[in-house]
Amino acid sequence: MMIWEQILRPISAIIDRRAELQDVLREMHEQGTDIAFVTENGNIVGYVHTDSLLEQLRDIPDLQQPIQYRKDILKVPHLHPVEYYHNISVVLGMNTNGDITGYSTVRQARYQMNELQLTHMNEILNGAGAGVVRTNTDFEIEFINETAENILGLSRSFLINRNYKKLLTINKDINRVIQGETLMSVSSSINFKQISGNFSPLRIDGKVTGLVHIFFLRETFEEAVQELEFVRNLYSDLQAVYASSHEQILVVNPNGEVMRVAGTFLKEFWEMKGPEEVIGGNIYDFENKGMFRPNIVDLCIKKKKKLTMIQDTIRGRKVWSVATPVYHEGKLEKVVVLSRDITETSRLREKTAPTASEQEALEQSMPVSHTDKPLIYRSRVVEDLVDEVKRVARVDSTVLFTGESGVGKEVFARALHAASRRSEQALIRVNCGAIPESLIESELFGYERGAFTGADQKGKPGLFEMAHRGSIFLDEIGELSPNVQVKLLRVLQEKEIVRVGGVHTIPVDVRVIAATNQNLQEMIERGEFREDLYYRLNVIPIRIPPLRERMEDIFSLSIYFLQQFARSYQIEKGFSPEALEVLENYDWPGNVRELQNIVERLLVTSQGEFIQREDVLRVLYGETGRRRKQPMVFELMPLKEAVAELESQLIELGLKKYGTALKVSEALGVSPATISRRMNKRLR
Ligand SMILES: Nc1ncnc2c1ncn2[C@@H]1O[C@H](COP(=O)(O)OP(=O)(O)OP(=O)(O)O)[C@@H](O)[C@H]1O
Repeated sequence: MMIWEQILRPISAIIDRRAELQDVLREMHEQGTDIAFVTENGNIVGYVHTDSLLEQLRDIPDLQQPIQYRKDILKVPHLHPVEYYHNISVVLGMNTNGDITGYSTVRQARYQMNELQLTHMNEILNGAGAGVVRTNTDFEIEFINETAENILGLSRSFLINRNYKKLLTINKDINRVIQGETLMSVSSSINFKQISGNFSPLRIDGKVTGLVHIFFLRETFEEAVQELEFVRNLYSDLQAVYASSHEQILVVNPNGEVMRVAGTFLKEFWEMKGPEEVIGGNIYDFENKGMFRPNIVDLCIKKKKKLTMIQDTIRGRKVWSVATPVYHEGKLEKVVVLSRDITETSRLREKTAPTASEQEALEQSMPVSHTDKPLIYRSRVVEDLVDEVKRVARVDSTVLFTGESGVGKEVFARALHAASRRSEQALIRVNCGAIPESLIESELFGYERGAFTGADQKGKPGLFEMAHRGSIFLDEIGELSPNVQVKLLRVLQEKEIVRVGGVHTIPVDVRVIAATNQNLQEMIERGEFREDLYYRLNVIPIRIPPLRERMEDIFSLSIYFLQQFARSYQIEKGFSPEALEVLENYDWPGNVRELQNIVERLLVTSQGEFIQREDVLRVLYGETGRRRKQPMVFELMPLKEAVAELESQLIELGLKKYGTALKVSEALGVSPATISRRMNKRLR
């Protein structure tokens, strides 16, 4: 913006209103000015300009005539912006005291404004690094800016009036520009400088009067393009990473408006087809429609901190979410929410809670955990297994679950029972390895009154009888002695039992589910397991894969266990995404049971509201983690003996520390059956 003060000129010639023409001419001549101001009683009342003087001189006989002066004059505060007024040719500037500080003709003002604008325009173009050349229709250079001089390495004085067409090396016909065409992104060179830019016709009053070439040095231009390309690639890479992640990334502004949705679009969360329907919508409206609960964005904004929680969706899904507020210069800019669907995709979960009768039977049976054990998973492999279990649940065939220790065979067995028509009846779990051999037969099949010394006088039904109409889960089936194997085979074939010491057969309607982490076929080869029994059990074999073969489950299981433990310890804590990442990438040799133990330890030992990556690293790999002290051996002994010795020392240590075999088994990462078997061996 330009103000009057910047362009005012000093007043040099002043004459009285009564002065004659000759006085005016003399004064103007002496002051070397083309304008004289006319005063009356000290006030400026008009002006005389050389143009008007000449007109006056043309019509008068001599110079002793009174002057004729013009009055189209206006006083303005000299700090005001320059503007034009109707019917005014001269402006007088005045300061705050009302004193006249100078004058300007409107014509001069216009000229100076144009000059200033041109200077600004030039500054802008120079600042933008753009070279500008203007030519007339004969391609003679009329204007060149500073940047063009620098880019081309040629001075303005050299270039002005030269033929631009002759200087340029270009494979486009620039005559087309003079005919009115614009040529965009044209590469050319001058003085060995590679440039790239646009040629546009220059039009004045609709007529082409020349051309304007706006250009950049090509390498600068290419650098910029490359940078753009880089960002574009980065963006598409990120999109690809997001798309292949299991997470939905939601960006919401502080008003609750959804700005972006990336990664996996959780349809079950929104009940909408695609992200387009969500973007631009308001998170509070979605909440009001009941799409999810609670509104983590709202809570994050209110609490001004990172939050993690499980959200329930309109479709009954469970979604784990972390909301992080993002600040810019102290002001909340957005909230980024990372979400993952952690719902186990089957309805088995609801059904796996033990029924009243099952609970009762369980309490009577051998050491079993009475807790509800839902089947948590996200992986495709387990999803397929669950489908298989559901199909198999419809028939009564015997199922043999195999898989490493701690993979969840028992959880699957429970799910199978719960999905079967027998779910209202008992599921009796028998840990074949945990019952002393002398007792297993009577435990399984019961005994008659007086069957053996110490036996209950009334006799007692066995676990098979208790499982009548329900299911029996024979865990660690490989631990059965050959004697009991024969008896079991008979039950499977005849569907009846004979109590120990009894003679009558008792029919039982039981669905048999067995499990083992041993290789039964190898046991058959070694003569430790009956082949005929194996075929009876192996009607429907289902292998439960170890966690390392279904890493997608780790996430959901970790969240689930944390929730469970948090409830029982009454500690509120969440996982940071980085912590979960470490858990997901760990090779879990002890499978789900080990993961469960680690999560418990993390909850109890970590500080702060979130379990951080460092906590997980410490627990998994640190001093207190897996890298335990190596056992020391000081003398040579047969390997078998050494192993047995180490085992029994470990068990002893464990028993001292925990007291129960169940807890020791967890600490040592083996099944309780293994512990009791070893204990029995030592007692023998
Ligand atoms: N999919 C799962 N969802 C929830 N919890 C699970 C799952 N799989 C395993 N667990 C938990 O992990 C622990 C070990 O599982 P489970 O006892 O079923 O394994 P297993 O294969 O029968 O082990 P073992 O061979 O040692 O008897 C249990 O506490 C169980 O509740």
